[in-house]
Amino acid sequence: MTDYQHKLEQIRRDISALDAELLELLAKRQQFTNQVARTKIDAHMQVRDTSREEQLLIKLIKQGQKIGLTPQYVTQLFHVIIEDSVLNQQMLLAQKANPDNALPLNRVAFLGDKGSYSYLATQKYFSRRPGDLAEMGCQSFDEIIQAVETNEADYGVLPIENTSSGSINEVYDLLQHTHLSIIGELTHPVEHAMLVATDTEISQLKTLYAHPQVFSQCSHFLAELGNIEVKPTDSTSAAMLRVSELADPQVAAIGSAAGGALYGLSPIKSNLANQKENHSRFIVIARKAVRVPLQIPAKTTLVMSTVQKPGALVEALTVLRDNNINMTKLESRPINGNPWEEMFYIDVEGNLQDGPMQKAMDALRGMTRYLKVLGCYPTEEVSPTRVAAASALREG
Ligand SMILES: O=C(O)C(=O)C[C@]1(C(=O)O)C=C[C@@H](O)C=C1
Repeated sequence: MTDYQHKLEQIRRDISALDAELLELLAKRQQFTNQVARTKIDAHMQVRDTSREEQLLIKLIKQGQKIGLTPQYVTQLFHVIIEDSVLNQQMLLAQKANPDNALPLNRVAFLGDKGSYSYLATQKYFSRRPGDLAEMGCQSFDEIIQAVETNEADYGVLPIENTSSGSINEVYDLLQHTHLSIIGELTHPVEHAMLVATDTEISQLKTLYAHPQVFSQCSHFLAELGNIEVKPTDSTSAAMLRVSELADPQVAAIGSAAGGALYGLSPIKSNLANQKENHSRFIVIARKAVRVPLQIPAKTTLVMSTVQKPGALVEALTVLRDNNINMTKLESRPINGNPWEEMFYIDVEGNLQDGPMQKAMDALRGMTRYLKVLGCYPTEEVSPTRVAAASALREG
């Protein structure tokens, strides 16, 4: 070993020791924030306290600057730490309100196989929850719903919308006819990469495997590629499996780098999607609805059809405004057998147990032809406190 190699090894040992200490400290922080959660349960306080987050960040940014850490770095780091803290606390409160949900084994149905985006979303959602995970890959959305309805699975994970390709109509249509409830949601980044099984370069590729939706989301990149044959597969995971079996320097799959790693594939080019911010929103369904404690942010999804008269939808939406309820999504779908009539799917920020929501639901029941609550569930999005960096810098 040369002197340089010896020195490098020594420094790397020191870095690894520090990283291990950092992890210990983060785990300790998590224990404290879990104590905070228990105190908040007893005191009936909201989990999120953005003014505390702001104070904390301002102080940390100043402290960081004194020891050579940039405000951007400190802010980014603590956004991740605080997001994790908020989500863990929310989960503790939700578990406390729904003790029967703490299963030793969560049987979860999702689309595709290991490595699909639905698989990664499933892993992410259940990683925070107690109990082991039994994965049930399914071939269709209908199969997922049936698995949960017939008690073959406890939960189903369904994609409902994507920032590039919009709403997934088939899922909306299935939700109309099921008695299952939405009990959770999550947003997962869909980061398409070119994945290969052997050492190769883009210029050598002749065949590309991917799901048709992926091809459409990456159409700009594919148009520039030129002479490559694109072969559609049933799922992203099927494309990955095919490429790993062929182990050919002339073939590649498009999918996530994390999913590809499960098939021994490596990314040779990333960020292939037309839109930089390519995210999918997933819902989690179960046979039994959950109760969301008032201390955590909730969303409610409704489906309704209005009476056939001018302005009926506007009147229904006015009820939400009058009760100060924010609507985050409105989607309409045709009603099977009733041409030109629509079913409206509405997501609102609000908890079914809350006064304004109850008032709004009573009013809506009186003015709609059909109204069903698809679910009231904890919101998993934690918007970061952004003002801190700017004000910390201003204060110097
Ligand atoms: O101090 C609190 O109240 C916490 O819940 C802890 C914490 C944090 O992780 O620092 C998390 C969420 C709150 O929004 C503020 C701060």
